Amino acid sequence: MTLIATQSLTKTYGGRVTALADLTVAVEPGIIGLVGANGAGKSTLIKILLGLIAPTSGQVSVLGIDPTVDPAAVRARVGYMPEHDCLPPDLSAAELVTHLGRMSGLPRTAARERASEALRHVGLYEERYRPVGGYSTGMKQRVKLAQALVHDPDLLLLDEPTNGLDPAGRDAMLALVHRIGTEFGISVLVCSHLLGEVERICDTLIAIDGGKLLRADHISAMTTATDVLAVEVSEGTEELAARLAALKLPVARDGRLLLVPLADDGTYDLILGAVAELDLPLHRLDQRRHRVAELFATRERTNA
Ligand SMILES: Nc1ncnc2c1ncn2[C@@H]1O[C@H](COP(=O)(O)OP(=O)(O)OP(=O)(O)O)[C@@H](O)[C@H]1O
Repeated sequence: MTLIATQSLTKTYGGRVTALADLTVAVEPGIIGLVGANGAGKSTLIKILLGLIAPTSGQVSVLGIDPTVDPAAVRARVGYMPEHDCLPPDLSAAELVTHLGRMSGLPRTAARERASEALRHVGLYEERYRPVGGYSTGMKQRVKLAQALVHDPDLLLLDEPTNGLDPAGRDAMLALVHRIGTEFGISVLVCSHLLGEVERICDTLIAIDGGKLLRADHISAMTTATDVLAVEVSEGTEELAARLAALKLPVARDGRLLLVPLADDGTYDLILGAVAELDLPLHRLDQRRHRVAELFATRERTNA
């Protein structure tokens, strides 16, 4: 089943600003990263997928439903975590998430139970009766995630979920999003201007720039293997570099990594032999893969 499909989707604001331009994309269920710089059109796309705003032209479908025709049916099956924070400070997380569960159509008792469960999933079970106004930024982000989960959706749309978090908070949020996508069987579209972040947790990536599609593909297809071997030893990097150079292997350095062009299978043997001879602790020996960012950089240079 196609999770999200758009066909020539275009959105202009006031006839002047083009936020999305002729965007055609189709993605399967899973964890999908939607990346693009600030102003690329990510939030506009999310709002169209939710049926909050109408496209200027083109078609869109979410879980097989057209949000321009039946936005309520889409919102019954989709959870949304907005980018900005508008949480009432005097309510507890339990009250707020229960209330939003009621607004999604859950009966009173079910809403209370589901709210507790959602708050437990995001790690706020203990603090759920404290007023949200006293929460840290990371906790507020998790309340927003819990309210998106409360009605047991099939798809989550998360707009910049790591916004305002410190590095440890970002890692924790990304791990949580990954767990939701893998263990709970809920598809997730996670929106970010940080490619490196979403690359870590997504199966599929949609990259947009200036409202246009740059690329949509499985991460694995974007990170094809290169013909360079990366070698890392826990200690003795200098010694190994010298030994490999003596074996006439052209060695380059990238931090702690030694990079050696892969001529044939013999290259592996030469490296393993040198490591064994010097009795060094081998940490890593593998074929280097392209990083997604490199592909976009190449493409930008090509287009320039
Ligand atoms: N209501 C609006 N009226 C006019 N222009 C708008 C409106 N909403 C968004 N835009 C413009 O549309 C373009 C795309 O904005 P959008 O918010 O979708 O991008 P984004 O990728 O989500 O960026 P950000 O991460 O900064 O939110 C931007 O140029 C923005 O200024």
